Amino acid sequence: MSGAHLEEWQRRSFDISSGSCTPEQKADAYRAHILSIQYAWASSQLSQAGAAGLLRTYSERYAAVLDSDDPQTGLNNYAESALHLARSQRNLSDKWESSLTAESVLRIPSVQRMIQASSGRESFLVAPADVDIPVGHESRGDPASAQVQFTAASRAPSSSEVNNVIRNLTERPRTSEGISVNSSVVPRPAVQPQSAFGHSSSSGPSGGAQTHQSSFFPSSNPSKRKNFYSPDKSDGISGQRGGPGATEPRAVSNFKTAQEQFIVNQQKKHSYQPQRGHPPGMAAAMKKSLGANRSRGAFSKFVSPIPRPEDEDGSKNSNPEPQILDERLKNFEPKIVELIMSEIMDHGPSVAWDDIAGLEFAKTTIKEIVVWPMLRPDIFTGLRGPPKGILLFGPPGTGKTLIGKCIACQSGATFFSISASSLTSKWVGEGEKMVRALFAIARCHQPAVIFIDEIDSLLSQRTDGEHDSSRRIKTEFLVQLDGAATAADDRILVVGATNRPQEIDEAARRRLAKRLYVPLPEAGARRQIVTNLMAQERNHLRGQELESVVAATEGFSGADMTQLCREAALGPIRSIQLNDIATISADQVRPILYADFQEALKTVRPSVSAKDLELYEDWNQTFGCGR
Ligand SMILES: Nc1ncnc2c1ncn2[C@@H]1O[C@H](COP(=O)(O)OP(=O)(O)OP(=O)(O)O)[C@@H](O)[C@H]1O
Ligand SMILES: [Mg+2]
Repeated sequence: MSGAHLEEWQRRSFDISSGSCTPEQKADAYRAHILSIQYAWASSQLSQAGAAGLLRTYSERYAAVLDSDDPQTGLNNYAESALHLARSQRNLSDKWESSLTAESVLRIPSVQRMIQASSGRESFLVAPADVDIPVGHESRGDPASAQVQFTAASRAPSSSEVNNVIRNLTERPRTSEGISVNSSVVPRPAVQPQSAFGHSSSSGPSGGAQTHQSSFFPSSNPSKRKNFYSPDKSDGISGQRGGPGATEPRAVSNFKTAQEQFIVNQQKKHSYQPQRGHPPGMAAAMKKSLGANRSRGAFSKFVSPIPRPEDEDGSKNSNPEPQILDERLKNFEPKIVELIMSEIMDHGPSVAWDDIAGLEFAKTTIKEIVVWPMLRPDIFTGLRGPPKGILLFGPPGTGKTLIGKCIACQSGATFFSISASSLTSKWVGEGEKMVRALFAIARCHQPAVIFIDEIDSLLSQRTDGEHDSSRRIKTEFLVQLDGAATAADDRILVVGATNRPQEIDEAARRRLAKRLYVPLPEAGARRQIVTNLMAQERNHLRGQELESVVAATEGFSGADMTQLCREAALGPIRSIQLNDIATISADQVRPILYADFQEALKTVRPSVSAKDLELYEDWNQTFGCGR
């Protein structure tokens, strides 16, 4: 040894033996001695035998300071030393990282016992034997646990000491993978200053420091560490930490990241994969779950339980779709075209002009602008060209729908009868398509009359709060009306009927240029209605009596008149004795008498009030085309 070294050595030896030295100073001095011995041996200043002897001596003394039960002479900071050792490992080998966290370490039973002991102070609960600190699992017997052994010193550290150490231990730079331990990489003990003990271990684990090291990285059961993070697998995760995609579930906490849980689930799943040799019960269970767990990824196509039109079409391969011969209709959905053809094109019973009582002005006008131009399009050209839109308005039950039906029968035109309410409700979302298709089909079947009953519900004034679909239908309808009105060659007449003309949008009103008032039937019309209806039944209604009925029904609508006649016709039936009803022949039923009308008039009232009537007349004055 050099002179300087020798001097230093002597100074330390004096310090140690002076008696005023604290255990910490002693430990430092012995550690320095050991380093000096190592250095001297490495630089061949000491023989191997001499170095070994000195190392043994000072290691024992150093261990005595560290492990002494006596708080006066011993350092008694095994925990600090041990945990310092653990902390150092992180710096000395980046490959090792403890999975201890501030929370998890406090849950370790031995640590809890230490804290208890230090708070009590009077007794040390931990035996001065090795203390096992399982890392990663609280159960000692669990093969998944790795154990860290510390040699218990005589004094238990205070809880604040433990906490400080823990804090130091856990305050480490975290990698992107978080705190994790690679089980396959066991930190080498051959690091300074412990390298001296590591080296000396070849001569036997006699030194206390050696106990530290060897017990910290137990070599007795390496498989424990190996299995640490991979309890399900015999060889664990053997790859190096940090490899791409390496997954290292956290050992300490029960918390699992989504990815970790996914892996666990996958493993479970695969461990229950149906094998060929599975018992039938399990096979059945699997089959069952197959149906229930039919996987649908987030991006897989939604399969509606309701058959869609395409599906229906697909399943109807044997029943081909209706052939649409007209080229102009090829852009429309065949279903809609078929619907319009079957439901909207009117196939009802024929109505003659004479069946409509009264309403001469309306009938004449309609004949003029509808029927004749349809019959003689060559004459009705240019300025004589028929209007493309008619609005029939008037109180309910006055024959507007009847007129529509009559137009259909008498004009020889293809008649499309559509209720606006059905457009808006029946084909929700398809309304505007329907309107477009309707006009297209009508164009294909000219001359055509499109009769829209209750047109007010379709073309009522547009409001902000109205539903989008009805607004779209309305707009589409106005567009189509315009198209029909401007295409001079088209012989399409739109007839709208409403009993609420004041609600019709002004744009629609303009397009329905001929607005005809269909008023309540006058006396002549009422007489005709009664006559027409009575002609079908046996009656004894004399002329005078008929006039009395007509006079008594002022303000009745055509529908009310019909209702009155129906009621009167029930009179003879009501006069039959209840017992005879089952047996009486039709001839024996007595004819309808004036008395029956008088009786009926007691129950049938006019449905249109005088006030309502005023409104219609006002509107007729303002917008009507009547004289
Ligand atoms: N002028 C009329 N001539 C003969 N019958 C009529 C006449 N007006 C109404 N009726 C009778 O009343 C019934 C109802 O008539 P219609 O359906 O045409 O009334 P409307 O004007 O369309 O009523 P709403 O405005 O309520 O739709 C007809 O079936 C018919 O029996
Ligand atoms: Mg009607």
